[in-house]
Amino acid sequence: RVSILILGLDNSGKTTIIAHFIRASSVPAAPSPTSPPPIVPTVGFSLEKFDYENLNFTVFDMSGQGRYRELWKHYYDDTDGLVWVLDAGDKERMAVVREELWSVLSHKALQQKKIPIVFFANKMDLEGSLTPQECIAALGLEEIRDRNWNIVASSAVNGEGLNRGLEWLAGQLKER
Ligand SMILES: Nc1nc2c(ncn2[C@@H]2O[C@H](COP(=O)(O)OP(=O)(O)OP(=O)(O)O)[C@@H](O)[C@H]2O)c(=O)[nH]1
Ligand SMILES: [Mg+2]
Repeated sequence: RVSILILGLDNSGKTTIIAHFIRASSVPAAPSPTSPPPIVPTVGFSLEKFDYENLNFTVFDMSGQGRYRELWKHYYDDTDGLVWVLDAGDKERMAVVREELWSVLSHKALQQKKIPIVFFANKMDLEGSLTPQECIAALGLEEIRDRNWNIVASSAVNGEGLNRGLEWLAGQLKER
């Protein structure tokens, strides 16, 4: 059993990524006549569960909207790993991401726990989206020296890169 927290700005793709892993871990149901409910902006947070590589994941899928970011810190204590989702197509807000990220990483509860963090440079399917290398530079990720981290380019709409990122995190969690 592991608990993870999924953070990042609104509209970056957090809920879409989690929906992918829930779908992948659930027993295929009989073909449904209705399409799955559309993914809408998260209000507050949503608690989700799925299995991956023999781990039982409990996920706090937080809303990234400005007015809800205050909630994030209440969940640091009980988390074993962080997933940070970047909208790699949203260059305008990289400065906001950088500010939020460093404020999260400097929080006391996270300073004490050297939990691993995986970044998804999401929306790689969009033309002109930043590469992982460009995200590293824009966010100053090379400054993260007190914990293991990784960054993976992904597309939550076609599933690319998602397994690679979660596999890395699962490996880290198993080592701990
Ligand atoms: N093109 C593209 N669109 C994506 C991708 N991932 C998510 N989206 C779209 O981006 C929008 C926001 O996705 P969400 O999963 O709701 O984003 P979120 O990070 O959960 O947003 P909040 O809950 O508001 O914090 C939706 O319209 C998704 O379909 C991606 O990899 N590529
Ligand atoms: Mg969401």
